[in-house]
Amino acid sequence: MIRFDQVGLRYDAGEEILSDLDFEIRKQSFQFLTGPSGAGKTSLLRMLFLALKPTRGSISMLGRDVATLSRRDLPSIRRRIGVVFQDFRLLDHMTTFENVALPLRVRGRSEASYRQDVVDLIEWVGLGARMNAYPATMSGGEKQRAAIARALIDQPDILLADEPTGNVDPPMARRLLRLFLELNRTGTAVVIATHDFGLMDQIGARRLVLGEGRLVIQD
Ligand SMILES: Nc1ncnc2c1ncn2[C@@H]1O[C@H](COP(=O)(O)OP(=O)(O)OP(=O)(O)O)[C@@H](O)[C@H]1O
Repeated sequence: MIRFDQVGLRYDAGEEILSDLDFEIRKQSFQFLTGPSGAGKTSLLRMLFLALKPTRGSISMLGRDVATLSRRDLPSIRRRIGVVFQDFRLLDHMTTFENVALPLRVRGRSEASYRQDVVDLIEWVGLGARMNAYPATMSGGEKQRAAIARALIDQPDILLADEPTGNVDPPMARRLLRLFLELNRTGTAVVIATHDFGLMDQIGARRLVLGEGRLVIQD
């Protein structure tokens, strides 16, 4: 569903920070993206989310060559990609329910049409009791789960998560991992960027390992 061919990335006139990336994210697959700090995980995630174009090579996303996409094409493709950012990006003046419902609201859906789906998803991530809480009153793990629910509400084909266990203790990290595995079982491809070897060692998933600008795949 996503294919990188000989992709390179440089910022401005600098050196390439990523070179010769050749890999595929398959439908319904599960993988970790890892590598030392500064190796380019966030940059690679930004290319996967179409927030950054490669400076060399090509990316094909859901059957389309990214280089040929116009601005108008982006929203419909992005809607099929859920993203959980490192810093959550929840809106402070909105409750959990409102934050999770936001992607549907901005698409013009009426609250009556999505209310139950939003409630069900918030319960599924274990935040039923925090439905009407504001981010300022929530713990890191709760905010993390609200951000995950928001990324999932539009039923994306692929979920990208940047250090989703960076702000939580080990039991919560295990709980989040179970959530991602469960999501994957229901058909969503999952890419988790992480430094956390404890997390990766819990399951034998594919690893995309970045280092010195190159990608090595451990199947
Ligand atoms: N907007 C930018 N302009 C110039 N250089 C950048 C920009 N964003 C990132 N870089 C550089 O690209 C390299 C990779 O950064 P990136 O944030 O992708 O790494 P990372 O693996 O996600 O790091 P970390 O694990 O510390 O978050 C770094 O050398 C960084 O300084």
